[in-house]
Amino acid sequence: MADYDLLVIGSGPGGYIAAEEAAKSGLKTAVVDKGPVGGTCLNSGCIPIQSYVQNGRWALQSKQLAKYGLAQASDDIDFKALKARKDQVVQQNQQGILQIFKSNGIDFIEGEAVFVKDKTFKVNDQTLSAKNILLATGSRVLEPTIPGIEEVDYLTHESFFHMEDLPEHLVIVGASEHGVEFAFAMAALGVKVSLIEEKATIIPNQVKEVQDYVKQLFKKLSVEVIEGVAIDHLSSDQVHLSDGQEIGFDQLLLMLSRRPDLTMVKTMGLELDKKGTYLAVDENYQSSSPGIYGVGDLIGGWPFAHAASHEGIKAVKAILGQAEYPLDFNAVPRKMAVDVDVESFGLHEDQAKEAGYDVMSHQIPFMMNGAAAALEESEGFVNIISERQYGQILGGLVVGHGASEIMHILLAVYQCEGTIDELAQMVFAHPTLSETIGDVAKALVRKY
Ligand SMILES: Cc1cc2nc3c(=O)[nH]c(=O)nc-3n(C[C@H](O)[C@H](O)[C@H](O)COP(=O)(O)OP(=O)(O)OC[C@H]3O[C@@H](n4cnc5c(N)ncnc54)[C@H](O)[C@@H]3O)c2cc1C
Ligand SMILES: NC(=O)c1ccc[n+]([C@@H]2O[C@H](COP(=O)([O-])OP(=O)(O)OC[C@H]3O[C@@H](n4cnc5c(N)ncnc54)[C@H](O)[C@@H]3O)[C@@H](O)[C@H]2O)c1
Repeated sequence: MADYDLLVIGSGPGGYIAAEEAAKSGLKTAVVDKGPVGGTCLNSGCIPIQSYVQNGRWALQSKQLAKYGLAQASDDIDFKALKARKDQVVQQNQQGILQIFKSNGIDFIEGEAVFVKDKTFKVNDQTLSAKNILLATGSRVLEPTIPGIEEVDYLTHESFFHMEDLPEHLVIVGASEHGVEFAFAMAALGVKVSLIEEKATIIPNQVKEVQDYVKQLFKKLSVEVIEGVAIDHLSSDQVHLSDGQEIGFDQLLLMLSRRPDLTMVKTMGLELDKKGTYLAVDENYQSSSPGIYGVGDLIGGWPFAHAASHEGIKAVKAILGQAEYPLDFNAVPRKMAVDVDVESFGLHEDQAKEAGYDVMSHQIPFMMNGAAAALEESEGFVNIISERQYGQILGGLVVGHGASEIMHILLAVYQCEGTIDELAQMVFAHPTLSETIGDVAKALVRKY
């Protein structure tokens, strides 16, 4: 007889939320993890970088406050204290997850799950079997193939968070949203940062306005942005670029692509997606083997914690015989944090046109917003994309202070299949930043 109804491998946002859902629904559940509880998001992703971005924002704000005569700006940074705060935030969240396990009767087993056969795994010297398996093993940084890498004691987003002292000159290779967040967090504390991206522009998946916003910010923070140049090779303290430039560093941070480790999936004989990059699952998150499910970074889709968690819940619902619709790709919010938040969902204007919609798009800068002026937070804008026939909302982009919070107003209307007219009729309190959402909606209604 199986030991459990559900064995979850991986305690990241995909795994632990699924385990909670399963246990609350009466399934005897266990979670296995070989690393610290909470996975990438809690230990070396969303939470620690958010905490460091906040340090950067405080540093910039303290200079701003000093400008208005409210405080004394100081360039003295106690980085050990900032790291200690981050460690404390992480530990507090780890305790929270362990408490969820305890209060829901979930067994948590620390160790690497090694596939034995069928739905049986070995963890340390324990053999565990379950009626259902949920693989939530996430992704990891690809092994770099840059010539000379073996000579360099480089950092990844994991080892970066163990750093006790600020580097003098940090070179970051890879300028996706993540690379950009690390560059901001360090540059705002006064670290000299060089950011190298081999594609034509940094944050290649963002719209041009966001790319331009970040480039302008990095100019102010004296971040050296090097785009469209490949790395020829590395030496112990220099990056040698293909155009002959040599960039010295005392710390090198590689922010390259993350992909799932498919070793176990392959040993288990499970099918992969067409490109062979991710575990293939059906609309119920079930793999090619009945009773074995997969969620989160392991299966592709949006590589976000909230996507992993929702997929985990849906997989459990399927196990319970209460299958739901799969996650709506367009309803997953996407976040980047620099001095302000950059939050988006759904389609960009060009994507909406390509999809064949009669597109309306309107954008209003926060400069026009009274609350933003009073808060000295006039950076950024609200952009809403809708279609002309029914006023259906297709996407949104908010750049600005608190964007990651106020974006959820738009998302809620989208999720409830509300229209731009309904959004335009909503009463927003004054003075608030959210009023700009109402103003954009009114402008779109006038375009009908
Ligand atoms: C720098 C950075 C910043 C990010 N910022 C954000 C953000 O702001 N917002 C956001 O939503 N997302 C963010 N992400 C993405 C987010 O971290 C991931 O999408 C999310 O963690 C995926 O969850 P998961 O459960 O699929 O896997 P993970 O969180 O990676 O968890 C997988 C777990 O499985 C365990 N495991 C793997 N194999 C085994 C095995 N054989 N036995 C036992 N245990 C095993 C691992 O130890 C790990 O704990 C960020 C990522 C990075 C790298
Ligand atoms: N707000 C958002 O929309 C948001 C936030 C976070 C992540 N994401 C998305 O998540 C996905 C996954 O991101 P990821 O973290 O796996 O990484 P990724 O593949 O997007 O980023 C790695 C970056 O490093 C660059 N790079 C790789 N090798 C290089 C080299 N040798 N020299 C210089 N540059 C090099 C790549 O061109 C790329 O821009 C991406 O599609 C990203 O856009 C989106």
